[in-house]
Amino acid sequence: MTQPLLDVAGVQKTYTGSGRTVEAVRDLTFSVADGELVCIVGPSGAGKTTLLKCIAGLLEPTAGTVTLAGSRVDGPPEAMAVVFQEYGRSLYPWMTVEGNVELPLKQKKLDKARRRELVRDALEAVGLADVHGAYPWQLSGGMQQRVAIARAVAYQPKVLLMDEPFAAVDAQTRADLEDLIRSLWHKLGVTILFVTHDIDESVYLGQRVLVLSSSPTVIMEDLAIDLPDERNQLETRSSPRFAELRGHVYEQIQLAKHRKGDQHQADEVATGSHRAGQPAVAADPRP
Ligand SMILES: Nc1ncnc2c1ncn2[C@@H]1O[C@H](COP(=O)(O)OP(=O)(O)OP(=O)(O)O)[C@@H](O)[C@H]1O
Repeated sequence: MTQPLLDVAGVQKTYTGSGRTVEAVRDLTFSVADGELVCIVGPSGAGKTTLLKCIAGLLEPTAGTVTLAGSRVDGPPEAMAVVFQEYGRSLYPWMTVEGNVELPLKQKKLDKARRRELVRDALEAVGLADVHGAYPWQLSGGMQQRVAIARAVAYQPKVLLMDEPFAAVDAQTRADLEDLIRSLWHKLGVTILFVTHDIDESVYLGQRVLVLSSSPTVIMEDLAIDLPDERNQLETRSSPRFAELRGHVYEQIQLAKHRKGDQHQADEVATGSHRAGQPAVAADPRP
């Protein structure tokens, strides 16, 4: 078997401080192959952002490891880029669109001509070539999020991490941005880990959906999304298989809201199964 590009092994994160201890993530193990598009969905407060920050090297896990292309992550790796929900806070208002997209490239020690080329290509890829000289505050929310995506794309990451990137935009813009992500993924071959609390969005976008339990968090299910690769907001979302898959994830999330990681682990011990939705395997397979 080929080595996965991203490997998350036994990640646990407990926040301590101000006399409070919160075990946000209990025990998360999964891997992502090169070129995959995986969505992570879970109830509010399930530790999705905590997990993404651990993967991005922005937060140190209390236990467990994150490995990217065989190297342990212990700080932000050059091969990763993150797009956050709050585009308003992630763009510099005093810099033009072009300036914002170019900024992280300056760390890469590329010459000016190459930087300009990457900025131009990224803005073209997200459909913003004609506003390169505008300031973020002159653009709509959806356009600002496109700038944030262009900035991540220009950086040419191997893995693109996205933390509820479309939560703050209207439904129509959100649909357009979802299609933009699928088309960038096809065009660039980048590996994407996309966190969302929106069940429909996770099924529409993903090749796989990881369903998280309530905090302290474990993976309740690792579900393959067997929809055709060519997705379309109208046809895909109205197909019977889409309805089945979203219904299944919805049920899991309802269970997840009431089932914390410790409960799930107790169930695993009882049934010997490792993933919800799969047939339970006897703990001791001997006859
Ligand atoms: N810096 C912190 N210090 C202490 N506790 C924290 C910190 N950040 C997050 N938490 C706690 O960890 C748990 C998980 O939070 P996290 O933001 O990772 O969840 P989430 O799934 O991303 O939530 P949402 O979907 O609401 O954005 C919550 O109980 C939260 O209060």
